[in-house]
Amino acid sequence: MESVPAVIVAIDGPSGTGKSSTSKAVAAQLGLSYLDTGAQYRAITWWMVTNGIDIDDPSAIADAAGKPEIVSGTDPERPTITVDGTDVSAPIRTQEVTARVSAVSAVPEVRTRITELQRSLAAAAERGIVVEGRDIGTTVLPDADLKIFLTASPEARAARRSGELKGADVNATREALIKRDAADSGRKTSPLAKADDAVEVDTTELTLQQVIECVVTLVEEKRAAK
Ligand SMILES: Nc1ncnc2c1ncn2[C@@H]1O[C@H](COP(=O)(O)OP(=O)(O)OP(=O)(O)O)[C@@H](O)[C@H]1O
Ligand SMILES: Nc1ccn([C@@H]2O[C@H](COP(=O)(O)O)[C@@H](O)[C@H]2O)c(=O)n1
Repeated sequence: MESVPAVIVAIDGPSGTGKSSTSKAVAAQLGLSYLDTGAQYRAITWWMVTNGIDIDDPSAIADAAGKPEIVSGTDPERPTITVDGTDVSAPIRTQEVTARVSAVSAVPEVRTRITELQRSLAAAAERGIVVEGRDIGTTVLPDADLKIFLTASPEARAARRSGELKGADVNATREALIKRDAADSGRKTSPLAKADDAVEVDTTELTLQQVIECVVTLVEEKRAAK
């Protein structure tokens, strides 16, 4: 097979803009690894909740941050996440974890720990990787070959999420998204932000397939220029 240069792609943006769906599809199409960094923050939050750590006490979270062993599988066709050997892919998606993840991920000791994991996974990806999150382009991989910042209106994001969570109220979903984005954007340590050199893609009026095609084209252009 012809060898192609490894490419590192950072995809950031607020909740529900399509980061996971886009990143997974782009990675699968281009033969790259894939990392869902939100799943890692959810996994450490799940561990804190399960082990009775007081989520309102940042120093208790900081003291415990080094304890759980979090392992992410980076195959885009079958991404996995375990904590101390337990598959947590389902429990990390519960409302209980979603409501607490911003508080846990704001603690600097948590971010240092998870950022180290992310950088080592990116360095180990031989063909390259698509890493999605909130601070990948600004903090985790500032030298990424391509940085994308996905956006969409709160209404579009809430409609997408409500379609996923059958029966969920669109207004309540919209308010919850806005609240989580405000917490993630407002924290002191590596907040949700667009890197200065990121390409912004507003997905409000685009289908998922159109977003995937747009990002695949941008990655291919970067690879061709390497
Ligand atoms: N352009 C699009 N048009 C319509 N639906 C979309 C689009 N992009 C993503 N979706 C759908 O929106 C939902 C949320 O997408 P996804 O989980 O990829 O977002 P996300 O940015 O990773 O969210 P989060 O940060 O909360 O994990 C999914 O059901 C997905 O299929
Ligand atoms: N790079 C990142 C990624 C995520 N977070 C935090 O995790 C939460 C869950 O993320 P999802 O993508 O699974 O919705 C998110 O709200 C952030 O609090 C982060 O801080 N940095």
